[in-house]
Amino acid sequence: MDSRSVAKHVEDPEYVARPHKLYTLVFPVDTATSKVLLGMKKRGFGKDKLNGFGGKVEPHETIEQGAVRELQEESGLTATHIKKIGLLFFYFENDPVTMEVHVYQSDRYDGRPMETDEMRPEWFGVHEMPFERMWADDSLWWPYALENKRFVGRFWFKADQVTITRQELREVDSLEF
Ligand SMILES: Nc1nc2c([nH]c(=O)n2[C@H]2C[C@H](O)[C@@H](COP(=O)(O)OP(=O)(O)OP(=O)(O)O)O2)c(=O)[nH]1
Repeated sequence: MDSRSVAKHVEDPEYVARPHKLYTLVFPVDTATSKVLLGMKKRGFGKDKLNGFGGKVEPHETIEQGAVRELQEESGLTATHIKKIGLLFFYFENDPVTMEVHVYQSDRYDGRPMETDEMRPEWFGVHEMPFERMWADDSLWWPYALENKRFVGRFWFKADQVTITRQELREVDSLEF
């Protein structure tokens, strides 16, 4: 088990024992206009979906460092402040590895969004999210983010990466373990 994983604090023992791979996901927010920056993923896992910016946490870095790095690489923005808003666990049918995704918002960053090899960025109103073009779970937990609530979600997907067969989602007081 990766020592940076927080699975043991939030999952039941049966799932804690599974291998966990750590990921980040950052949503840059423009508080003045109430818009959030999403990127259209141009390749790889989640291709053609709109999402925040993130990816795998490298072995040598903290989760937060990974979040800032992936945001920079994929959007061109350099976050000067990020805050953790949620924790998501994804289980895919026929895949023994749990995806443990640490979700952040950033309302302070330098630079301007730019298209990269991986993402085409676009601003959306925080109340007008294009959920039909996003991962199926996003419409379920985004309301927590809007209300400034911290959340933990667990979602079981079919291999089609679209169908959710089981879900758990709850507000938590803190994401510091
Ligand atoms: N909003 C949302 N994001 C998700 C879901 N599932 C899921 O993996 N993600 C995010 C977490 C990561 O930010 C991203 C997957 O990481 P990735 O495969 O792009 O990682 P990477 O950039 O390191 O990969 P690579 O192409 O460079 O090898 O997708 C989901 O259901 N909803």
